[in-house]
Amino acid sequence: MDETAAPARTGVTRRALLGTAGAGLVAGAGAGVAGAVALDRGPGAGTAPAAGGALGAARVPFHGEHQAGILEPQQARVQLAAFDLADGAGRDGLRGLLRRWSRTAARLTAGEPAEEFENQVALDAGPCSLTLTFGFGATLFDRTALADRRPPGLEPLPSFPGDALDPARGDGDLFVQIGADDALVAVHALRVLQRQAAGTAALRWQCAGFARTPGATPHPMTSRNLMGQIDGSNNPRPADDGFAATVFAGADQPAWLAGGSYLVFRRIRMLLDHWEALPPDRQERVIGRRKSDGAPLGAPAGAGEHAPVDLSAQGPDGGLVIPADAHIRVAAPAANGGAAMLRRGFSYHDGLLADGSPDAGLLFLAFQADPRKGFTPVQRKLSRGDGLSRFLRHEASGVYAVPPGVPEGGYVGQQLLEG
Ligand SMILES: C=CC1=C(C)c2cc3[nH]c(cc4nc(cc5[nH]c(cc1n2)c(C)c5CCC(=O)O)C(CCC(=O)O)=C4C)c(C)c3C=C
Ligand SMILES: [Fe+2]
Repeated sequence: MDETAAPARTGVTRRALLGTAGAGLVAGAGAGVAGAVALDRGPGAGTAPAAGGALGAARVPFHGEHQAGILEPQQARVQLAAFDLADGAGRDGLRGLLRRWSRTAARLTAGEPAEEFENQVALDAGPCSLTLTFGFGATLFDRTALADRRPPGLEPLPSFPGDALDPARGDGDLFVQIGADDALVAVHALRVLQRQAAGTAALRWQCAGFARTPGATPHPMTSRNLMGQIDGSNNPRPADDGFAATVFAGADQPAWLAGGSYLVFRRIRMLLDHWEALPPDRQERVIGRRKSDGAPLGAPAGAGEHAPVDLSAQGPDGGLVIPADAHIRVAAPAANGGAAMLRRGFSYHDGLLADGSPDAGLLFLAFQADPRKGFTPVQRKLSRGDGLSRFLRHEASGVYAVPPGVPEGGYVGQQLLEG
C-alpha cells in the first residue's frame, strides 16, 4: 500500500490526514492510524510508549470505528493465522476468547505487556505500529449456532481455473492479521493469542510475510513485490469518491457488520524461475507498468507510480500500449463493472520446494465491502485472461467477515454476539 496515501508512521494523525485528504470520510474512517505518537483517539491514546526508538514508539490504537490494520500502510512484518474453535466451546467460549483477545490487543498495541501468558519476547521494543485485525470465517457461524447471522458475503468463493488450493492452509473459524514493524513484536502477539486460546480454539494455519521497512527508501513509496514490481499504486484512496463504499460493509449487510469489512486472503506462489527468465521489457508488458518507477506503460519518463493509466493509448503501429492481457487492464475496475478492493498484501519466502524452486510469492489480502462484488468477479476475469496468471499458483484461500472496530471497554464481535 502506498505510504503517501496514508502516512501512518510519519507523525501525521488520521484526523489531520482526513482534514485535508478525505473530509467526507471522517466519520467513516477516523480510526486506526499511527503517529510517531498517536494523538487522536481519545483519552489515553497519546500516551508515550515506554520502550523503543522512533520506529518502536509508533503506535496504532486498537480502539476505533474500524479495526486497525485496514487503512494503515503495510508494516514491515506480518503474521497471518487462523484458529478453529474447539468442539463444545460454543458461543460462550467464543465470547470469552474475544474478550481476552481484545484486552490483549489493546495492551500490546499500546506497548504494554499482556496480562496473561506474557513471555517477555517483545520486552525491549515499543509497539512498532502493531495492529491486530480479527475476522470470522463462515464455519464459525455454524459452530456457534449463529448460522442465521452469517453475512451473505461469506458464501464460499467459486473455484477458479488453475486453483491448487490446500484447505489446511486456508479458511478457519477465526482469523487474525498481525502487522508490526518488528518481527519479534508480531510473533510475540501471535504467541500470546495462541496461548490465551488454549482449550477454546486451536491454531489451524499460520504464515509470515514482509513488506518494505519504513525508512528504507529515500522517500515514501509503495512497496515492491518479489517479482520486482511496485505493487499497490492504483489502490483506492481515502480521498476517492466511494472509497468507504468500496472497503466497508454497506446497508445491504447485517447491522452487526456496519463499519466492518470483508477480507479475501490468497496465498499466491510466484513461479520466479520462469518469471526471471523473461526479459524486463516483456515483464513490463505482462503487468502494463514500468518496473523502474511503476508508471503505466506509455506515461512520460519520470511520471511515477501515480501517473494516470490510459488504457486506450495506442502505439505508432496502432496496437495497444498496455496489452490486452496486461494485468492492470484485466484487473481494472473499468473492465469489471466497477469491482474494486483495497489490496494490502505482503511477500513471503519460505525456503525451497522439492524441485529447488523458491516457495515464495504474495500473501494477497484485500479488504472490500462484499467479495461477491469485489474479489470474485475480478479473479474470475484474471484466471482466464491475465498474462500474469501463467507465473502464479493460488495455493490457499480464505474469506473472513471483519467486524467493526472496538470501542473502549468493548470486544471485537460484540455486536454479533450481543446485538
Ligand atoms: C483478484 C484480484 C487480484 C489478484 C489476485 C492480484 C494478484 C497479483 N497482483 C500482482 C501485481 C500487481 N497488481 C497490480 C494491480 C492490480 N491488481 C489487482 C487485483 C489483483 N491482483 C487490481 C484491482 C489492480 C489495480 C488495477 C488498476 O486499476 O490499475 C499491479 C500494478 C500496480 C498497482 O496498482 O498495484 C501489480 C504490480 C501480483 C504479483 C499478484 C499475484 C501474486
Ligand atoms: Fe494485482
